Amino acid sequence: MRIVRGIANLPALPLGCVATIGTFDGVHRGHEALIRGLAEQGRCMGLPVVVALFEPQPREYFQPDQAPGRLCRLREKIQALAQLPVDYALLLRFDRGLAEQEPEAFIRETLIDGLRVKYLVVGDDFRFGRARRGDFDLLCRAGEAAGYAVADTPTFAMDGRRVSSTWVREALMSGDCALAERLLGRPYAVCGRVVHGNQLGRVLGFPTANLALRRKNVPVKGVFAVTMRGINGRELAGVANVGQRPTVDGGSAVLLETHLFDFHQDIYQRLVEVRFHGKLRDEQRFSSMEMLRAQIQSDALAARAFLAQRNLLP
Ligand SMILES: Cc1cc2nc3c(=O)[nH]c(=O)nc-3n(C[C@H](O)[C@H](O)[C@H](O)COP(=O)(O)O)c2cc1C
Ligand SMILES: Nc1ncnc2c1ncn2[C@@H]1O[C@H](COP(=O)(O)OP(=O)(O)OP(=O)(O)O)[C@@H](O)[C@H]1O
Repeated sequence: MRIVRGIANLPALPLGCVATIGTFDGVHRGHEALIRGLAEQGRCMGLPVVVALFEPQPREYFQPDQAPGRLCRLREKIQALAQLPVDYALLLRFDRGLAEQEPEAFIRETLIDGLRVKYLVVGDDFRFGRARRGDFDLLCRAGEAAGYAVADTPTFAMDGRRVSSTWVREALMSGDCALAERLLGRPYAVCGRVVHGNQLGRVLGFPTANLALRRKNVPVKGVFAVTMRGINGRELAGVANVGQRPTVDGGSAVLLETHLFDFHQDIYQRLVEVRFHGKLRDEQRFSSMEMLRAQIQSDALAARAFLAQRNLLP
C-alpha cells in the first residue's frame, strides 16, 4: 500500500481506479467488509484500489471541542489499512478549502480528474462539500455523465446493529473491551512512544511505561488488563491506567501508564502498542499514596488472573 498526501501527489493512474472515501476511524469490521468488496470489484475490473481519507476527521475540523475521542491516530489507521487489500491510501487534508469546496468541484477535481475513478463505493448517508450539499444522488448523477459507477455499501451488522466507529467508542467507554474487539476484529490498541514520567511509579513499587496520548479526548478511561507489543518481539503482559492521576495531581494531560509484569528493562523512547483486553475499574482519587499502592497491587493481581484466563500471560 502506498501512502499519498494530497491528490496532487497521486501517481498517474492511466486506467483509473476503484475508490472509497470516508473517515475510517478505527478501521472496524464494517470498513473491512467495504474494502474487501471494493478490492474484489477492483480485481474484476483490473484496477487499483484507493481509500481516500479525510485528515483531520471532518468532525474535528468543524467541532474541535466536541468531536468524539478518535479511536486511532493517522499512523494507526494507515497501519490497519495496510493489512487490507488497498493499493493507495490517499490523505485528503480537510481544511477550509475542502470544507467549502462546492460538491461539483470536488467531484470534478478529486474524483474525475484526480483519481479517474471508475467505480466508487460510499455509504448512502455520505455527505460532502460546502454545507454538506453533496450526497449519494449527486455522485450518481455526476457518475452517469462522467462514466463512473457508484455503489452504496451493503450494511455490515453484528447482533442486529450496523457496525460503526460510534459503536466501538460506546463499547470502550462502557468498558466492554470484548465487544470492541469483536467490532474491530482485533483488540483495541493504542500506539505511541514511551516518555518519561515523574518517576513516582518506582517509589510506589510499580514502575510504569508512559505514553503521551496527544489527543484531547480518548475513548478509554480507567484501569485495564493489557498486553504490550513492540519490545523484544514478544507480547508482554501488564496492567495500565488511562487517566489524569488525581491522587498525585497528574495535571490535565491524559496519560497511558503501563506496568509490565516481571519486566525490568529501560524502554524509554521505544515505539510500542498497548492492547486493551479487559477493564478492571475507573480511576479514583485516593487519600494516601499507601492506599493507591495497595489498590495497584490488587489491580495487578486481577489483571494477571484476567490475562491468564485468556492465555495472554507469557
Ligand atoms: C494499574 C494502575 C492503576 C492506577 N490507578 C490510579 C488511580 O486510580 N488514581 C490515581 O490517581 N492514579 C492511578 N495510577 C497512577 C499512579 O498515580 C502513577 O502510576 C504514579 O503516580 C506514577 O507516576 P509516574 O509514572 O509519573 O512516576 C495508576 C497506575 C497504575 C499503573
Ligand atoms: N457497518 C458498515 N457496513 C457497511 N459500510 C460501512 C459500515 N460502517 C461504515 N461503512 C462505510 O464505510 C465508509 C466510511 O465510514 P465512516 O468511517 O465514515 O463511518 P462509520 O464507521 O459509520 O463512523 P461513524 O460511527 O462515525 O458514523 C462509509 O462509506 C460508510 O458508509
